[in-house]
Amino acid sequence: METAIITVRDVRVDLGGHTVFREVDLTAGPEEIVAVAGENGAGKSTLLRCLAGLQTPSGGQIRVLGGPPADTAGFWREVVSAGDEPAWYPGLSVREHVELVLSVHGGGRLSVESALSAFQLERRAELHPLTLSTGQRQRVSLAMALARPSRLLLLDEPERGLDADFRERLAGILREYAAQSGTIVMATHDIALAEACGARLVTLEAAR
Ligand SMILES: Nc1ncnc2c1ncn2[C@@H]1O[C@H](COP(=O)(O)OP(=O)(O)OP(=O)(O)O)[C@@H](O)[C@H]1O
Repeated sequence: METAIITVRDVRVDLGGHTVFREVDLTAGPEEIVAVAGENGAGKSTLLRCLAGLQTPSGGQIRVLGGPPADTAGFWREVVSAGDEPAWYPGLSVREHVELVLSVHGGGRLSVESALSAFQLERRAELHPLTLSTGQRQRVSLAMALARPSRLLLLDEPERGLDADFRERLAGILREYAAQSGTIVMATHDIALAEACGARLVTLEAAR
C-alpha cells in the first residue's frame, strides 16, 4: 500500500479575524507532484506554511511524513521549503551559497557543479546573488533547494521571474526529483508548468 507523505483533512485557517479557506483536503504520495492553483488570496501560501509547520490550522488535521508538521531540525532534514527570496549571505558567491546548503544539510543529491549546471548558473557562479537578475536569483534559490537530499519539496510559485525556456527546463528538473522518490507540493499560477511536470492539479477556493 502506498504511504501518504501528506494528508490534509478538513483544514480551515482563520487569519486576522477572517476565514482564509475551509474544508481543504489534500493528499500526496511518494513520486507525486501536486500543483495548488487558485486566485490571488485563495490561501496557497498559507496552505504551504501549514504544511511546513509554520502556521497552525484553526481546524482539521495535517500529517506530513507520518506526523504533524513541526518546525524542528529533524523535520527540516527531510523537507525543503522555497518561496520568498532567501536572505543572501553577505560576501558569499552563488557557488558558496550552494556549498553552504550542502555543508549544512549533506550532499548526495546534486554536486555543486551539477546544481550550477542544471540551473544554468556556471557563468554567474562567482558573483554575489544580489548582483544577478530576478530570474537568475530565483534559479539560485531553486538550485539550493534541489541540491540537498530531501523527501518533500514545498515550492511557492517556483516559476516566479523565470523565462519560458527555463520554466520548461524546471519542469524536467522537478519531474526528475519526483521520479527519485520525492514528493512536491507547489503553489503556482502557471498551469502549463504544472502540466509539464505531470502534476495533479488542485484548485484552492477562498472562503466567501
Ligand atoms: N498574517 C496574516 N494576517 C491576516 N491575514 C493574512 C495573513 N497572512 C495572510 N493573510 C490573508 O490570507 C489570504 C491568503 O493569503 P495567501 O498569501 O495565502 O494567498 P495566495 O493564494 O498565496 O495568494 P497569491 O496568489 O497572491 O500569492 C489573503 O487574503 C491574505 O490577506
